[in-house]
Amino acid sequence: MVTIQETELREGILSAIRLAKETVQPVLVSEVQKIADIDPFSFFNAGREQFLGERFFWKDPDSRHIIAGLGNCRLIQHDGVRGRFTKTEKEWNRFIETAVILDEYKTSGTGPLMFGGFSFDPLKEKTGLWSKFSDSHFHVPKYMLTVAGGQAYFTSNVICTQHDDADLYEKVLQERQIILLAQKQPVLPMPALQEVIEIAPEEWKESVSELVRELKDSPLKKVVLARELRLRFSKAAEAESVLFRLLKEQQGSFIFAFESNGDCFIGATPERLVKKEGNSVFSACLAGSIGRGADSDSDEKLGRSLLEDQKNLIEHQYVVDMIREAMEETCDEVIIPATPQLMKMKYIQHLYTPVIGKNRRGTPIFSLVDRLHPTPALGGLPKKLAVEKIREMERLDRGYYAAPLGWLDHNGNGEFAVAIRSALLQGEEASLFAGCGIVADSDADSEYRETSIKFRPMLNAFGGNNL
Ligand SMILES: C=C(O[C@@H]1C=C(C(=O)O)C=C[C@H]1O)C(=O)O
Ligand SMILES: [Mg+2]
Repeated sequence: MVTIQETELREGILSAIRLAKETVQPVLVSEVQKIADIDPFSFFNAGREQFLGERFFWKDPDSRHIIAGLGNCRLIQHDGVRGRFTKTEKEWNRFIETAVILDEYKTSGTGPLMFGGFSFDPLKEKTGLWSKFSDSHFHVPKYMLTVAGGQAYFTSNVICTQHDDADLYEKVLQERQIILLAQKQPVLPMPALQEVIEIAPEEWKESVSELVRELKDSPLKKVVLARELRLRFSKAAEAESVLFRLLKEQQGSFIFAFESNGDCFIGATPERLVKKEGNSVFSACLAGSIGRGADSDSDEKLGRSLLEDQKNLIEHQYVVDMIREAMEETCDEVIIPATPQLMKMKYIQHLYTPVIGKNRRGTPIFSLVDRLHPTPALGGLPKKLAVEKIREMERLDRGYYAAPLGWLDHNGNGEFAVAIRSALLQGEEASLFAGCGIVADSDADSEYRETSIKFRPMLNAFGGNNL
């Protein structure tokens, strides 16, 4: 059993209610407590009954932060393109400005925190597929479990209004007790996968060939084109069944699930967009791909050939150059190795160059997200022309695929991944997405095969066979 000791929560709530009455504004109380280890997946899973549709899960590749959130105490969302990063940031800052924070540990990823992201391209015509997600969409959870540095922390976020009284404290205690005592739930098996529909594969290859012709004589150097698989199950699939498999099979990835209004965006991406911890900023260049070998010899051979392949090195270098430029605008020191290394995932290996910077004082993570997104790994080069090309050429409504997804805490620390190797789960159906960087030297058939490999992690997690 997990128990939470003595609490200052009651006092915090009473003072927040007084402040709410004075200011006629809701006031957040956030309390952080250390607790005995709870498994974050079980916490997410046990939250199904009370909080289905209002949950999120996050794990980075090194498990430095595993965060699971239940319930929404505040939704911060904006539609449209104009200033969505700054609008979100301002609203968040206003929200936490008056917050009463009871936290003696001051660990990043605990206390007031919002989880969510930004759609890939708010100017792309919408199809309805992503109707449950706004162009900028963040949740502040009611209850949150954070495992950081191997220690578990439990955050309770309570909104106090001018109409509340001391009863609110009792209500929170009761609700919290139910959550913490919730029994481990069995993970249901995935329902049978009845159909896998490849959306317009021939047209996709034609688009690639057309684009390649264009790239040979154009200021455009690289454009990432993506495609979609639509899956149909025998009955509604549960996010935790998919999440369970991803946690087992994709340990070296960022693993995320983000529920909104009945749908769930879920995935296992190897790609960091940006992480900020104090003054340190981390990003990653990931582009250039090849499959894994059947044995270690052939795998090494494939890896070596990727490290020497001109087409892939060029595809990669575009990303390095752009990220360097964006980082240098906001960082005093930027360290980037001269040559890429290999990042090996279960089904694929990539060219990878890590990036570290010392943040110039006061640059918030959203300015970095704004500058970096989309990098040429997901958009292309030059950025604006490439995004316009994607908007014009791609049949897909990317929504949150390939977009920044992650968290920001009240001290300005946070991390955003690039949400690739991902799927939108909608009850009995799901859409999977995969794309690849098209350069002047690309070949439509081999790019097609590359996307097929990139579907595999999610297809497997959904119980499908390989294409
Ligand atoms: C676009 C995707 O992956 C991106 C494209 C890559 C490539 O073309 O080599 C490699 C890694 C990712 O940055 C995807 O997985 O959907
Ligand atoms: Mg590629």
